[in-house]
Amino acid sequence: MKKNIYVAYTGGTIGMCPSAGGYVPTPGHLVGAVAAMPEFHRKEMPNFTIREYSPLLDSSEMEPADWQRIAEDIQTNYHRYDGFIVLHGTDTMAFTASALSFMLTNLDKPVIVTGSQIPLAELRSDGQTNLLNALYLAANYPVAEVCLFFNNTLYRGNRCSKVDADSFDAFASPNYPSLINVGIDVRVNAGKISKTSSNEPLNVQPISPQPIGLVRLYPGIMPELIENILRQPVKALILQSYGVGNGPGNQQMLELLKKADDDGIVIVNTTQCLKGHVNMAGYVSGNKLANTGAISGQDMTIEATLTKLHFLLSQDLTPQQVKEQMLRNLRGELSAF
Ligand SMILES: NC(=O)C[C@H](N)C(=O)O
Repeated sequence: MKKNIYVAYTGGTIGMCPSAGGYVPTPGHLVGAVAAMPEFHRKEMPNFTIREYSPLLDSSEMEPADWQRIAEDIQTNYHRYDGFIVLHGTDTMAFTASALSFMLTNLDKPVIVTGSQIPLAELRSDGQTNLLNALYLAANYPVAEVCLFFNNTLYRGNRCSKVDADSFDAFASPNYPSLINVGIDVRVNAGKISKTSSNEPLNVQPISPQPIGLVRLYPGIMPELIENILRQPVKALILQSYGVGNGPGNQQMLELLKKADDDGIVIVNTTQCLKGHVNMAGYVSGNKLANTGAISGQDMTIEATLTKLHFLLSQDLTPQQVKEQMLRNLRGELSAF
């Protein structure tokens, strides 16, 4: 029996055409290009349906309402298909993959987010291999989680960041191994794949836009700047600190953070480093941040941290409950140390 895969086509370079102002999503273009490529219709390939969204978006336009729409689309079609592909621009692909991983509970079918760096219909496009392999994996290697496929690699979606603006090898999962590597053989990294078979129906946890501040520390950063970001209605602040979670011991800044924590603003200390995890106990300069009430972002990507905060702040939770959930591994987004 051939598998049936649902493709939610949201936009991105994969279906774009050149215009006077640069690449732009073009309705009908991708569907026509796929129909004209014989590889997609070989007998080894699954059946698939492409649902084109309107409007198609450059992913730099994506908002939480779009994450919600994609999640609900998957839920609506869940019982009719064996797997799901989300065709998406690369710019915010890691945010959407992370958001979907939190929003979709009791997932027991694959959801693979993919796209390309060069439009599918152009010479040397990476779109064909990305979409072809994503369809093939969704049908034959059903990983029951939200994944991201790019450059012959299947990643856990909430572990990814876009790390290269130019290369086909545009994504990395610095703190978690890839799930599958596609070469001459398809290499499944056994043990890394969660194959849950849940009897519970798929559930979509609604998500809404949340006022979240994001500050990257730099030498000489002024406390007034942080004070401004902490003004109402902010509910959480992500600090991108140095190394294992260190920051300057500026008393004014530490007092601002302490006051924000007392006021119920959730402060999450993440690292500017691409790889590794936060350990605020390592240095006095990290300890001072911990003493303000800031919690550790551990080894979460910035995309996972931000979308997890959206997910939790969209629920009826106290700041203390949000902190507890942030520290807990909900969907494989963080490692236990
Ligand atoms: N490669 C891409 O898809 C980039 C594009 N700007 C997007 O994110 O939609």
